[in-house]
Amino acid sequence: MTPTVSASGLSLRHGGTRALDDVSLRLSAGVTGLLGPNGAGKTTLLRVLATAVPADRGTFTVLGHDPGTSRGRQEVRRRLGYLPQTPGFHPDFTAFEFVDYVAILKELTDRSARHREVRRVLDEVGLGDVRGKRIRKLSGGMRQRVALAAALVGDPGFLVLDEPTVGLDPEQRMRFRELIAQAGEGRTVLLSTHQTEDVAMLCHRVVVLAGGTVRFDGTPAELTARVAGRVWSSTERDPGAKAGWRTGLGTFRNVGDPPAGADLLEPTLEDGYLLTLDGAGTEVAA
Ligand SMILES: Nc1ncnc2c1ncn2[C@@H]1O[C@H](COP(=O)(O)OP(=O)(O)OP(=O)(O)O)[C@@H](O)[C@H]1O
Repeated sequence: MTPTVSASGLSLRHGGTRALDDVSLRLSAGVTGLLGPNGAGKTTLLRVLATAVPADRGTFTVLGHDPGTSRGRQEVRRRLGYLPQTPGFHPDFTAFEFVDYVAILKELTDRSARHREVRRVLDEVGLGDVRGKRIRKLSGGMRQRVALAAALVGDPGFLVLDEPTVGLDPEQRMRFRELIAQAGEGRTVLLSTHQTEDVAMLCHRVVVLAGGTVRFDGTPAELTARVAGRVWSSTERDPGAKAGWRTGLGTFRNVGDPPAGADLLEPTLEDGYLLTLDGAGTEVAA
């Protein structure tokens, strides 16, 4: 598939921490999941790609534009939708006012065209009926949808979502998943998440980041297949397992290097992720 976003050798230090260390990526249309433990560098990578912060080293292009020049940066920002971890709502704004405010920042200067666009994106996330409600009166799931609507203003070709489903109940998460899948039709979406289930269900591609470096880059099926033969069941926690826990069935699910004759289980994407992280520190000192 033709890459829409290409990054090469991105590195960024925060004081003594190498938040990103030589990260190279190619993204294409559809939803790519970005998994990693706390402090892995996910938010830093998203902020760099969203041109919110410059990398110390490395280059990238978004939809053919290079943000290394001020003209290129402007072109990238015109094609970008960004849902940050903390969207920074003004709680007294209505949903409409907030999205309209973002639309003004995105240079939609014609008032009636802008208002049409605000109504369109609020309808798209299913909030057309509550657009006049104050944000503080909305549920957590609805607030996240307001933030998604704001990110969708102007129909961006590259959508960056930083842990959008965190704190949502299963029903809201499911609703949000539908919206992300819809958003990924024909555009490039980079979704940072701790939810391996979201990745298994939504993403055509997954990148695992730890300690600022890429530990895996491939399809969810490839991440799962990595641990074929490395997940097994036992009646006691296997001392040789890298991770092991008692399941609701009363047996233990072990992940690691099984003993001979072990009762092997079908691996999940989460098993693949856990073993990929095995031994990977979350932070790398400079
Ligand atoms: N503004 C900052 N100043 C100093 N250190 C920072 C700053 N932002 C991030 N870091 C450090 O950089 C590293 C990467 O952080 P980042 O927030 O990108 O990780 P993350 O994968 O998004 O984590 P989480 O899942 O917890 O959101 C961490 O060690 C973090 O403490």
